Amino acid sequence: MQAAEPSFRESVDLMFNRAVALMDLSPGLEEKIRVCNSTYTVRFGVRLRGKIFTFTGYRSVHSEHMEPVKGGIRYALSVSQDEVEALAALMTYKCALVETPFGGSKGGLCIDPREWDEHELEQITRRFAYELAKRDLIHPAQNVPAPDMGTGEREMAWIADQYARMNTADINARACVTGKPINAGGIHGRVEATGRGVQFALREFFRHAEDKARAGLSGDLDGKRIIVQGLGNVGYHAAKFLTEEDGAKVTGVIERDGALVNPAGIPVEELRHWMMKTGSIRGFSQADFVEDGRKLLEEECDILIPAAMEGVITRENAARIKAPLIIEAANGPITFGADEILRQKGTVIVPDLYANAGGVTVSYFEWVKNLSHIRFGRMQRRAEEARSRALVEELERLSADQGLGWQLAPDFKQKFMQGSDELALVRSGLDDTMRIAYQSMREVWHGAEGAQDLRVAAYIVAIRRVAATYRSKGL
Ligand SMILES: NC(=O)c1ccc[n+]([C@@H]2O[C@H](COP(=O)([O-])OP(=O)(O)OC[C@H]3O[C@@H](n4cnc5c(N)ncnc54)[C@H](O)[C@@H]3O)[C@@H](O)[C@H]2O)c1
Repeated sequence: MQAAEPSFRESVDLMFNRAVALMDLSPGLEEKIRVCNSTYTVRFGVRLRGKIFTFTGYRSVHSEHMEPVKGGIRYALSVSQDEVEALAALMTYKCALVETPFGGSKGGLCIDPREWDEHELEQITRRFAYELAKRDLIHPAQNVPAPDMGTGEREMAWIADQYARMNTADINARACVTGKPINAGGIHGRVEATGRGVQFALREFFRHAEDKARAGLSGDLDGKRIIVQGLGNVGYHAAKFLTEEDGAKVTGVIERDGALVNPAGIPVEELRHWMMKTGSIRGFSQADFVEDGRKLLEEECDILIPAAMEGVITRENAARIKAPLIIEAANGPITFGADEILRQKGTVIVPDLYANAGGVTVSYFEWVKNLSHIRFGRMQRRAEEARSRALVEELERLSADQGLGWQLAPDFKQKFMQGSDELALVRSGLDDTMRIAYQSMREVWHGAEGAQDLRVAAYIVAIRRVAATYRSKGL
């Protein structure tokens, strides 16, 4: 009989243990880094539909080696202490890997958001935010949430507003949460940041022939067959960018209510519109519907992108997974047991702490923007514009002085003199971050440490950095 599958938090700890076995950490420090510092559980009542409903929520703080701590707030019925603690730990390692100066945290509310209308969700969210903010579990300098499964810009705007109402004298109130709409202090490019990061991660992977060869792949992303699970914020944006900009083909989409298959490629944008209109993937005319969605995880493809939730690839189905490359857009989609089976099969896994770090990276830019009270890159843009204007003027003066008659086409002149806008800066900052983090992970993967896979390499890089911060604090 097979041993029981470890819980999500146990899985993360086991992955951590694999990495520290290859490291030389001082006694005690290993345990200090691994454990979750605290988890706050709250139960609160909200009067709705003529009666009182009691909701249970959590905010877990895994590591405060850097503050504020950072991590999303999830709305789902699966939310539990174990889940938020696992997700908070992943946040610690993720932030260290992409060098965003945050500790790790995560929150969640046990709720199916589809069961409540917008007004009810606002009341519930504001009350939850109040409960967390009054204990500094939402705070620009201490704990900064962001969107996750089941939440988005709308919920973040309510949280920001609730915090601001409770802290009217806090000039940095907007920095208490990221992932806000632009008009509430958000940043261009945050909504799609996690999916964009998945695209940049894959592009970086495909730049290295040796890495591709380990997965038995070659060439670039053009024409590669992708199966994606979860066409929500992360899955949709990743699938959209990879098909529209890299020429990949989405041959399968797995959702809650089944799956869609089309070997010729599923039009992602049209499917998303269909889902928004009908609330389901059923009835979409440009692909075949399959009732048992999970079976599609096992279909032939080049790249599998689990982008829905944790624990979908387990000891039970791991041996049947055919994809040579899996990129964990979701947090923890592969259990520890499944990870072992896949490693033995030679499947290459781009781990969650790297693959979905685009969200926290751009959240960092948003937080910095809020604290600096200036549009991201505004000073840089002004400087760029002034420099190019001076160049154009110099060129025109030279031309006039020497009677050369040079004239810049007005269109070119205008483009040349325009500095980069916020979105362009966010995108290049994200691209840079994903490239640098991949390099640091890759060096360990191919280095002398004996890291057999990208996950253990990612953990080693992250743990080294967290350990260095603790050491510099005297621990
Ligand atoms: N939103 C972010 O910025 C962000 C950042 C980092 C990591 N993540 C991780 O990415 C994953 C998805 O988050 P999201 O923000 O895209 O959530 P989301 O709520 O926007 O989308 C999730 C999608 O998955 C689908 N889904 C849910 N359960 C499913 C199941 N059992 N089978 C198939 N499909 C299912 C939902 O219908 C939905 O379309 C989570 O693991 C989250 O922690 C999100």
